[in-house]
Amino acid sequence: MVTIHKTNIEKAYDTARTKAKQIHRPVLLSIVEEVDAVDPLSFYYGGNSFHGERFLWKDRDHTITLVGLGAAHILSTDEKEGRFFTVENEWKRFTQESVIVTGDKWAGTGPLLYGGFRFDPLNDNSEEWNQFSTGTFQLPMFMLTKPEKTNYLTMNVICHPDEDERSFHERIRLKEELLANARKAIIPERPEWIGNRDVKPEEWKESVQSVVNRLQKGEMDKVVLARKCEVSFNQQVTSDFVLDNLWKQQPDSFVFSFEWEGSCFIGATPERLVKKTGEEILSTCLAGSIARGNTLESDEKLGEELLEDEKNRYEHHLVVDSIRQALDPFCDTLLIPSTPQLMKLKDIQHLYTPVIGQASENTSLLSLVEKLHPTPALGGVPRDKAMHVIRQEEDMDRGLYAAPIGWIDAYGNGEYAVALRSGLLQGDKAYLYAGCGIVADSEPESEFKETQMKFRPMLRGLGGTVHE
Ligand SMILES: C=C(O[C@@H]1C=C(C(=O)O)C=C[C@H]1O)C(=O)O
Repeated sequence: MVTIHKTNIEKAYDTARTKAKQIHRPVLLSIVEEVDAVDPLSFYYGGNSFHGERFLWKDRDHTITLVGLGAAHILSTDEKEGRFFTVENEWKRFTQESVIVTGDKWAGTGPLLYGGFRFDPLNDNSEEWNQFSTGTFQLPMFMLTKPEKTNYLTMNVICHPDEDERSFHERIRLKEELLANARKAIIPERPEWIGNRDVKPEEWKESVQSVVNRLQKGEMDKVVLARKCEVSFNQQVTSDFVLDNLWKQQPDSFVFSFEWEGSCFIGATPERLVKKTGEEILSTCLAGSIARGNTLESDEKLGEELLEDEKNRYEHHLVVDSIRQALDPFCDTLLIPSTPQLMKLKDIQHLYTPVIGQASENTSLLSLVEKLHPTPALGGVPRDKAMHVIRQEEDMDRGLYAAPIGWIDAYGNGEYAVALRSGLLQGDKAYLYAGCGIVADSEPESEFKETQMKFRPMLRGLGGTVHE
């Protein structure tokens, strides 16, 4: 990797082109500049000419927003085993040969890979998820990075050995156009909501009962079962208006979108899988749920009930244990509080234990993703057995739901969330997914109600009426 401190971009372009000629392979040129304040949603809408190749990411701590337009490069794998390492190695190789023009190695700027790993590479019941590989990622052509108040614009160009200079100048012109578009007020079009329906609700409750029976026999400790809900519209649904809603309605969640081959995976999840900045690691244990109350008093009462509920504490404890075991070998220090706290979201409250660690040298972000996914918050305990039961009992493919989605930059920083409270927009349909942890004393009817609560953020985000 060559990092050039802010310089003449023409000179950087020549450096990249010369290198491509020398190594007989295309070279990535990544140019980062600080720009005047840009509204991320306007940048996304204004990049509509890249419709189908856009993404947005906002973290739940409000420390970073990313918007990507266009795909300069695609990195995907269909491997079932070793997919995390394949992506990691390919990304390292690709960025090692790059030329980066920047003021500093700001996290989330320059070359950055955005995308996700499907929840279960062994599930071949593909349905609506056909176009996604077991790992599907893109390097954007243009990317806005907003860490708090600063605004950076990255332009990624793949320079071929026989590159024509005119296409480079065309890219620079396009970048200016995109920045100008972002200053125009665009109101996203809203399709008309036709209706929503639960997919096979009774079968799902039967599955919960059959898993409870097995848990009671001691076959396993916990299995997370998910189900699907389908929403219909009068015309094609685009991500623009859904993002606009989620952004306003879910300030304390990760808000994300990932347009890919005619579909868009989108959601607002409260759950971080892992974040790595330098050597600092953050992760989250999130499991155990209860409704929000209508008054402050009833809400606090429900919160107390959750904190003291044995079943929920047990579900939560399994997650904490497993995350500790996964991270411990990779950390010099690991801080996990001994009791959970409450995470209160618009529609639901959860038991929550934050995790902070200091990674030992040479620990990569994707190796942590590999160790953590799927945590018992989405899979179960023991992991392999639970995954097997999920394949048997869930009559669907989770695709990217409950899967790691996020980004990694060329310096090894990045963050992956667990893609909950999410759905796939496809044609005039949206497919939503929600699940819950099943333990030996779970009851199908109350688990069903819990999934109904978990559908709410997306139903509201899609413009549906949600009874508060
Ligand atoms: C599976 C979901 O949520 C997960 C399951 C939870 C639970 O069982 O209490 C809580 C938070 C998430 O870890 C979902 O939202 O679909």
